[in-house]
Amino acid sequence: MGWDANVWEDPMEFRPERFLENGDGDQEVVFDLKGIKEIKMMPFGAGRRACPAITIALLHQEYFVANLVRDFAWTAENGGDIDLSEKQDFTMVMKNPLRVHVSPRTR
Ligand code: HEM
Repeated sequence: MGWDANVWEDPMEFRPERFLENGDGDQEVVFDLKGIKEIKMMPFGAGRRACPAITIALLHQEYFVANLVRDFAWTAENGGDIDLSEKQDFTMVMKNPLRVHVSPRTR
């Protein structure tokens, strides 16, 4: 699925910006990351040959995020308060996706 040109435009090209929102400031999400409308990506596969290490891989990702929180200072992009408004999606999500400024913590 990840390499299928019927699913992805130029599937073999490394283009992380395909996952970004529109650059024009509105919050329209170009890529349906949560698979609400369709599923285009299954990072760990599915079924009998799905990744048997999904649990350890997700645990490592939590560890990775925890390290980012520990080592960097996170502030709202515009310096103001963080808008914690929610909206119901497949799960409860932030109404306005979080955009932050990240800088190394001084210890
Ligand atoms: C973020 C990390 C990882 C991702 C995204 C990932 C993803 C995948 C995917 C897509 C498959 C193929 C599933 C399919 O054919 O349907 C796979 C298979 C597999 N993965 Fe992972 N994996 C990750 C980490 C790991 C780790 C850490 C290990 C080992 C410690 C591991 C061991 C395996 C093994 C042994 C298979 C083959 C399973 C089989 O063919 O029966 N993976 N993984």
